[in-house]
Amino acid sequence: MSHPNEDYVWHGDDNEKCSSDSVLGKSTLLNWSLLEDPDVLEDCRTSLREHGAAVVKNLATPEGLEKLRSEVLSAPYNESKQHYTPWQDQGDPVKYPESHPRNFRTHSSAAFVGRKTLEEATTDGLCISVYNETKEEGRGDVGFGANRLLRFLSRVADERLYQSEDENGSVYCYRIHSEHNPPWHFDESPYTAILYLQNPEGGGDFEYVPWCRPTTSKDDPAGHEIVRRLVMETTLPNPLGTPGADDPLVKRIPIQPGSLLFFNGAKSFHRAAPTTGSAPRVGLVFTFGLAEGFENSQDVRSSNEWDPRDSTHLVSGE
Ligand SMILES: O=C(O)CCC(=O)C(=O)O
Ligand SMILES: [Fe+2]
Repeated sequence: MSHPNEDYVWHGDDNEKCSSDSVLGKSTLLNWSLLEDPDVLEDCRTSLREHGAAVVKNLATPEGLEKLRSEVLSAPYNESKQHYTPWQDQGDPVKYPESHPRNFRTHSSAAFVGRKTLEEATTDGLCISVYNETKEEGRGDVGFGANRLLRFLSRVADERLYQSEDENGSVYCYRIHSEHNPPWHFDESPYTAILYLQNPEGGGDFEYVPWCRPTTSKDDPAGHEIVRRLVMETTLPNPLGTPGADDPLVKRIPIQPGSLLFFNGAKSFHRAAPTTGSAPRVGLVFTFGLAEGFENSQDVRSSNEWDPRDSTHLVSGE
């Protein structure tokens, strides 16, 4: 299938550009040099602005992809089944009537491996090492300057990003199985990057409405309108029987293992499309704030249940 956004996905020669990362160990998980390539940077900056999302293809090396994928698949995960609004809370019945989009709750389901489990229940902590990576010569130089992922994404966003300090929601694995109903939502964290690790047999595109909410306020009428249109009103039939999928406002990016997607999840309404087949869709999600010390609210934490140890539906890894 040809991809509607293909012209903004970077088409460079990955092998040529990763030749400098030849040391062994954690540094070989990703083709780090792609994040220092001016062409990749420029392409991503333009894509984010014009299309609401940027993709770095083949950011993980083939071995890195396999290592990250097996780390995530062997970790215990939490089957989270919740009933909440697209703002990831229980609504605001004080300000809005029950029938208002702000109070519209849906049943959602997905599976998570939270940060604490990725840190403490894995042998090598590879997933977490990608978020925290600092270039060898920059070690000891705390934060931004040495962290290549953070520096690259800040340049793409054109604002200084900070790592989230959320104990579980800062870095987590998102697993979607065919029986899950991944919800349309706004993120609370301003920016999100997702390194996809495994495709499902069918479905599972990243679906989004670029820059559809100018502010991050839950009272922003543009947010209410998009929820009314995509989640409340849509009853059009479609192959997966899910709301919103046929709306021309919705853009789709087919996911690709090893590629990194970056977008503003607080201003672009989005979801992982439902999947078919037995293989789960697996992504490693990294979140970023616009100031030091960003953490998710209690509402968002309870809506997601990222940590398998808080779970009543714990499933052990494969
Ligand atoms: O996996 C995806 O494509 C989207 C994940 C997402 O929206 C989230 O974790 O907040
Ligand atoms: Fe999200």
